[in-house]
Amino acid sequence: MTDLPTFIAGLPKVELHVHHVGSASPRIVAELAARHEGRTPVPADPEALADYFAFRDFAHFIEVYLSVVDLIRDADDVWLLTHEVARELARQQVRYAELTVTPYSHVNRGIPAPAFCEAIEDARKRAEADFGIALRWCFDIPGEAGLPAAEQTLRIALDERPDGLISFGLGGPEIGVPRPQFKPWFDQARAAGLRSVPHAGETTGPETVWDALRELGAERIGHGISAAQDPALLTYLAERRIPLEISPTSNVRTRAVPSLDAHPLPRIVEAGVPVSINSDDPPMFGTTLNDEYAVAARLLRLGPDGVAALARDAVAAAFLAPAEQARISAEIDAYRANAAR
Ligand SMILES: O=c1[nH]cnc2c1ncn2[C@@H]1O[C@H](CO)[C@@H](O)[C@H]1O
Repeated sequence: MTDLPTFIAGLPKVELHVHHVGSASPRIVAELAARHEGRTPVPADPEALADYFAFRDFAHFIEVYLSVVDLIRDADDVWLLTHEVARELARQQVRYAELTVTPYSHVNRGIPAPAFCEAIEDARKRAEADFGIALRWCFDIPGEAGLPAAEQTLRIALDERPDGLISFGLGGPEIGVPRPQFKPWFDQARAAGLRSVPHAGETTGPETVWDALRELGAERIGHGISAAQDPALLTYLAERRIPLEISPTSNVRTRAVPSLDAHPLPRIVEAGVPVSINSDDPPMFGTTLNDEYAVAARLLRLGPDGVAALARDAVAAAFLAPAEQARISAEIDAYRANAAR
C-alpha cells in the first residue's frame, strides 16, 4: 500500500470551490506582473509573492486578491490564466472542476464581456483537449461591489450565456454584505436554470447560512463553516443533503478559524452534513487540492478508504449528469481497489 500523500496524488477528484484568479500560480502571477511592470504592487518574484500572500485578516485578503485581479488586463491574460489553472488541476488528477469566475471585476477593468467569455470558453475547450479535464463556470457576484455588481453579473450571465456556465454565486466579504439583498438576482438566475451556490458562514455566523438557504435558494454553500455553531442548521443541512464546500487552509489563512486543529470540519461531518474538500485560492493560501485532502484526512482520521469516500462525496455534490457522476465514481473505486493490491 502506497503512503497516503501518494495515494491522494493519484486519486481521481473533482473540485467544486476554486476561484479563477485565486488559482493564478506564482509563475502566472509573476508573468502577468512582469507584463505590467511597475504598474502593480504585486511582486514579480515568486519568493516575494509568498510574503505578499500573508494576510492580516479577511479584508486584507480581499485587498490582495483584487490587486491580482488588476493584473488581468486583456483577453490574452484571461486565456493564459484559465488554461494554466486547468493544467494545474489536471496535474492533481482533477477530472471535473466548477471554477468560480467574477466577470464583473474584469469587465469593470475594461475587458468587454463578450471577449472575456470567449477567452474562458476557448481555454476551457482547449483544456479539455490538452488535459482531459472538464471545466464549468460559476459566475459570482463580488459582494463588496454590491447590487450594481449583482445586476451586471446577471446580465453577463444571461446575455453571454457561455456553454460552460452552470451556476451563480456570491463571494467577497460577508460582514456588511447581507445575503437577502441579492434575492432578486438569484431568483432570476435560478429561473434561467443556473444553480445557486453562494458563499455564506465563512466570516459570519449561521444566520448568513440560513439566509443563503431561505433567500437565495442555495443548493450548496461556499464554506458554511459557522453552521457548526447551530445544531438545528446542521440537522437541516444533513436531512436535506445540502453540501458545504469546505476549504480548510483557506479558513486558517484568512483568519476565519484560528488553526486547522480548531477547524469545525469534524463536527460538520459528525453531524452527517455532506461536504466536498476544496482549495479555494490555492497559491494564495500556499496549498493545493491534494494538500487539502491530506489536511481533511488528518482532521477526520481517514485512511485510503475514507479519502476515496471524500472524493466520491464531492462527485455526488457536483452539478454533473448522473452518468458522468457514475463514471468518475467508478474510476475512484477502481483506483482504490488497484492501490490496495
Ligand atoms: O474565500 C473567499 N471568500 C470570499 N470571496 C472570495 C474567496 N476567495 C476568492 N474570493 C473572491 O473575492 C472576490 C472579491 O471580488 C469575490 O468575488 C470572490 O470571487
